[in-house]
Amino acid sequence: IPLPLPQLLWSSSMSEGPPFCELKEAERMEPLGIVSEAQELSQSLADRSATMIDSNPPFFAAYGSLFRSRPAAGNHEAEAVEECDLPIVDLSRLSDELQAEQCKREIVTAASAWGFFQIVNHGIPNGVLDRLRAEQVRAFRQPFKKKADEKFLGFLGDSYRWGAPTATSLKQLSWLEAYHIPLSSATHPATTSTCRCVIEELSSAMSRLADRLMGILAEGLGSDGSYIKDNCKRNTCYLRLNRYPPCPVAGEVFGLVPHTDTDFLTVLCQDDVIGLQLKKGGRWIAVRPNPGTLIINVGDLFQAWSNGLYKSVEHRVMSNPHLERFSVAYFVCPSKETLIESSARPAIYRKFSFGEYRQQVQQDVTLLGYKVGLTRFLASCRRNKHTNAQFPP
Ligand SMILES: O=C(O)CCC(=O)C(=O)O
Ligand SMILES: [Fe+2]
Repeated sequence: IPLPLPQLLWSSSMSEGPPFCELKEAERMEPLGIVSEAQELSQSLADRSATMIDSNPPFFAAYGSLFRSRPAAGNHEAEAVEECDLPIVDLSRLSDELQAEQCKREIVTAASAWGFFQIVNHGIPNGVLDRLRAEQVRAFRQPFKKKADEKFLGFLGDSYRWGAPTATSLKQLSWLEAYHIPLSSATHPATTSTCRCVIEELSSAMSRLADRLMGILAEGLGSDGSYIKDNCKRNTCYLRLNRYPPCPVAGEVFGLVPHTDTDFLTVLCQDDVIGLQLKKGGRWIAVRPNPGTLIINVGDLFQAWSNGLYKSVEHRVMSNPHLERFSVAYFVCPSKETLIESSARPAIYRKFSFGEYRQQVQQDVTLLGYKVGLTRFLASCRRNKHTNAQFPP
């Protein structure tokens, strides 16, 4: 998978989706006088949105050295990227006897040809999505210092993330802040809050939707889907609330670095600010936002389990110089003991457990600076171009 070497740190609780990071602010802060150019840019942003200044993470202060050593010209902004509409599937047809089979075929085709599709009449009430968005905006509007306090939303662990602490170049940096929430913690609240209640409501609706979709995709492989369903319970899944702050150096920094998702399936709810791009036929294309729809994408585990029929496609988010952008992602993950193996022969990938996969991804990100992903788990004996190690040993 041709990742552009994101060098990022994964903690054990953040295995799904893109690699991104917790940063101990004190460890990375540059002496302020040194980053004058960065400060100027930061100041211009501050002038434009004075109310948000203390809520935005201190990207320039923390990543000053990357800005100082950046190349003279910008990079990815120059690429002309075509806009597209993802295949759209109306799930209401599943309850119509005559149309259900065609609807299922469209889902299977989209997962094989695109790895991405959008759905309407998906059964997640708009009211729940709207309430979560309101809570998400409210949470991110808090001062940075407060967000960085892990107790803020009362979730277990360090759910607040931003930037990419081990980035060694601007193209490895994500101009993003997020709450990465293990749903095992959300279902056992130590405290109650409106935000937690909405998350609870949304995640149970998401879980039902994901079960339906995974059942259809499994059926497309001639399986009844019970294996995935039994191993991907709501409490092994993750919810992530993303915010992409306006970025004064948008041509040089991604909103979210290119990645594939480390899960079976992702359900994504984005706002109306364009930014998501995916790789198709070797080229990046921009996904046109379509309010009212949810985006579904196949993750690495489904690619392996389907023996490559369903595609875990590389995607990224472009930063925006003027607009902030919000999205919510629900990552369908199994328990760490779950074995991933295709029943097709010959199998492209060897059998592995989700825990093993996640650990390998974490190790690669730490040691190599990027996720190698499924190519590590090819069944055929081959030398890995990244490490020159032989797989399997
Ligand atoms: O924000 C988006 O549109 C995409 C987010 C994403 O790819 C992820 O969280 O894995
Ligand atoms: Fe993703």
